[in-house]
Amino acid sequence: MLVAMWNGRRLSSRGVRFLETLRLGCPRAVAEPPGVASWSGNQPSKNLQIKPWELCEHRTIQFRSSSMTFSCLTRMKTYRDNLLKTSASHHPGRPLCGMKIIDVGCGGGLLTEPLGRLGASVIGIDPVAENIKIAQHHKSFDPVLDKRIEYKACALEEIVNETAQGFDAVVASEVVEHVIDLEMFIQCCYQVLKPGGSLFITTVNKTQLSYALGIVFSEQIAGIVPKGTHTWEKFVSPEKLESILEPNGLSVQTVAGMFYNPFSGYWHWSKSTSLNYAAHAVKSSVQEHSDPAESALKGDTEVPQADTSSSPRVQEELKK
Ligand SMILES: CC(C)=CCC/C(C)=C/CC/C(C)=C/CC/C(C)=C/CC/C(C)=C/CC/C(C)=C/CC/C(C)=C/CC/C(C)=C/CC/C(C)=C/CC/C(C)=C/Cc1cc(C(=O)O)cc(O)c1O
Ligand SMILES: C[S@@+](CC[C@H](N)C(=O)[O-])C[C@H]1O[C@@H](n2cnc3c(N)ncnc32)[C@H](O)[C@@H]1O
Ligand SMILES: [Mg+2]
Repeated sequence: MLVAMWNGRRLSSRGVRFLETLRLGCPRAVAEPPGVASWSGNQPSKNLQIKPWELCEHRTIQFRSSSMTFSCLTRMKTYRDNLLKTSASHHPGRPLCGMKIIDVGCGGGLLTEPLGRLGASVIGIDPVAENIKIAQHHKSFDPVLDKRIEYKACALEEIVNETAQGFDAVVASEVVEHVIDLEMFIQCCYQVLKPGGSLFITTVNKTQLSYALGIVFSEQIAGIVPKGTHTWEKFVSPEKLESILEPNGLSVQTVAGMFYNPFSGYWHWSKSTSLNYAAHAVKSSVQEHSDPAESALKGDTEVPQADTSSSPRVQEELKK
């Protein structure tokens, strides 16, 4: 088992299973991006911090560096082999079979495809239409993935109502440091989760080290990431994330540091969260019910695009 306890918290068996499996498969082939990125008229949500050109740049770099990312994921094969042994009695080769997952901010589908390969039924969403086009194109080479994965060009805030309580898990990898209104984004994650469902977030901590490595080194010196991709002010510390998750009905189970060793090509769990970290939170199984009288207030509350009125924090505010 990779992580069962962290910071004195226990990861639920479902969380452990999910997390173990996430460190597994990888897309087999890397599709070439079709030509130069262009902004295809798909408007970003109000919760998006990135400007259109930055998003396109984002997409391009993602594919330029894809071999690196894929190598990160492929080298996690050892975990997959272990997992398949332990889960063989249920769905051999498909340990996530039966799970409905939404990969929010899926980009070109780097994490979406491994999730589908592990048997999950996945919806990957991203407001950048060009990202979705590439992700669609890539999965179309694999008939199995083609059936298990659906992609949609939209922001999470735009599909909250139609997908409310629709997912066993929400994955948001390297997304929260790009949204303008983090609390609203988290409320949307809450809304689309089934009661008892899991939210998995990976992001960059807000530390001096992350500034030095994530911005100065990665962007300005090595050029791993395009300049201006990250703003240090937008980086989110684990404490800040926890302070938003908990009052919004998402109980934090695990916060684990992640460390990438460029020499071995492996991601490792680390005690230190000073650079990258992952957080796992669970939505309470007890259903929140929206009082019709309170629902009538929805029209009065100015929540742009996303209807987050049944999130615990908003319910609290409405009661006042
Ligand atoms: C218990 C529990 C909570 C479980 C969670 C389960 C779960 C979801 C697990 C996921 C496991 C996993 C494999 C996560 C990967 C996370 C991650 C960092 C993904 C990167 C995705 C991405 C957009 C890749 C683009 C290609 C690229 C540039 C890859 C670089 C690979 C890499 C991280 C190399 C290390 C280089 C280095 C010097 C690191 C220093 C650490 C640091 C602070 C880095 C920040 C800069 C950086 C490289 C961030 C990734 C990134 C990239 C881009 C882009 O456009 O290229 C955009 C972004 O917004 C990014 O955040
Ligand atoms: C760094 S990329 C992460 C890509 C992918 N998750 C991965 O790990 O490879 C961040 C993505 O989040 C998307 N994004 C930003 N805000 C979003 C929102 N509110 N809803 C959905 N996606 C969003 C961006 O368009 C961008 O493609
Ligand atoms: Mg980022």
